[in-house]
Amino acid sequence: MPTSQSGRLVARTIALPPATADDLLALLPQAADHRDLCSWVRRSEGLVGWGRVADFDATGTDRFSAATAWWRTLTAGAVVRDDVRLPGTGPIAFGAMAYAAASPTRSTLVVPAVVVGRRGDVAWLTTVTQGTLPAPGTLQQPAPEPASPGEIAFADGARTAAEWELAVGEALDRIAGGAVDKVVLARSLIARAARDIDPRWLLRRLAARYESTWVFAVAGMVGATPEMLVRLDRGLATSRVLAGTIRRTGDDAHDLALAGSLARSSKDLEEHEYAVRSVADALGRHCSSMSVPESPFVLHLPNVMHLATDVAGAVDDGATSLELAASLHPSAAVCGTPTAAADRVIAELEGMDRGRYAGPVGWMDVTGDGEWGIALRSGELDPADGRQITLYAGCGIVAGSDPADEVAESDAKFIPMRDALTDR
Ligand SMILES: C=C(O[C@@H]1C=C(C(=O)O)C=C[C@H]1O)C(=O)O
Repeated sequence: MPTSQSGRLVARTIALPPATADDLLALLPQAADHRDLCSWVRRSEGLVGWGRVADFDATGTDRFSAATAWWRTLTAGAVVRDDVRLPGTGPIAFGAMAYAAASPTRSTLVVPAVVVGRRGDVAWLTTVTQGTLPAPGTLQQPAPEPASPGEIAFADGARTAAEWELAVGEALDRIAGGAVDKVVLARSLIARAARDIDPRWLLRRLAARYESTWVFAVAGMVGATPEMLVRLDRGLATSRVLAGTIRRTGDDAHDLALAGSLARSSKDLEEHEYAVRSVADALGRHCSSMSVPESPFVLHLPNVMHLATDVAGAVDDGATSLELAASLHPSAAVCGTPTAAADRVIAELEGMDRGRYAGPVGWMDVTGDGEWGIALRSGELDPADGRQITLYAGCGIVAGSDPADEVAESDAKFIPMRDALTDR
């Protein structure tokens, strides 16, 4: 249901000298409400936004279609003066969708009052109001530096590591019994800081270390995801599928050997193939032609390496990026195979609500172009307590998975957010 919407949306986009948007994250101002800061940044490109002109939230099976319908209605009557005309210019909505249809967590779309974007050598500033045409905005630089949240105490979330290891063992029994071929189980960690956690502190630190990820913040969901569920750019849809993981050791020569063994591991290749199939099948329903590489490459991140496949397709049914994300979610990279059975095992064994973890997170413009990643390597800031954040990490389980190894893999997936929070 719409939580705020009055008057027609009026937006104005002007070109900026590219140098003024070299460091997008540095432009984010200090916000009275941290949930008003939005980010979708990779290297020096992407979008940051602040202020809130309109927002929408929903729960349930219809959350994607309700969000799409709200955005269509809101933008149908919009007055847009756009000097730049690229994907991401004009008014945009950032969004973070709940993983599960049954989740009580609200999926959220936010239309910021100010957005700064950069794509290649082109930078822009969009100002949005409801009512009168805004004067072209100006950037206030530099924004005050974010402060450290101070000492952090970590506590177990829904399960201790030992309990979660048992749950992985139970998942292996379900696989052996034929209930599922693959299931992705997640666990949570609660971090409590001495002071309020400023998302800008996390975003900057994530971006500095994880430069091949998309560093995001939407309504309190913050992280650095390496996985692009779907990007729609003028009819071309692309998706980066990840599944199959090995931890890095820090020794480059050894890591290279590990990358080779990952690329040959039949367990990881099987786990990966399920994820690629689920994405290719779902995307294929919207596309006239598809490109699905036969074998994956190895994506190197500072904490882990993943098997990765970039899938592409030409969309021929007019679907928006959010509608494509709805079709692709949940992929076997975060759910399992077959989907419905894996989701039942997840609901039974995880003992928690995933909230917006592992759901689509990203942005969309008035044409429907946009980018939706999977909210991984992330955490949800507690809306009622600015000093608390819940972190999530999950692992794909297939026949042959080792529960103790999966605990270690989930620990490795917590590293980006743990390190971003602490002063290390
Ligand atoms: C579920 C997560 O990651 C997913 C699971 C992976 C795996 O099991 O190998 C790899 C990448 C992601 O698709 C997570 O980071 O929480």
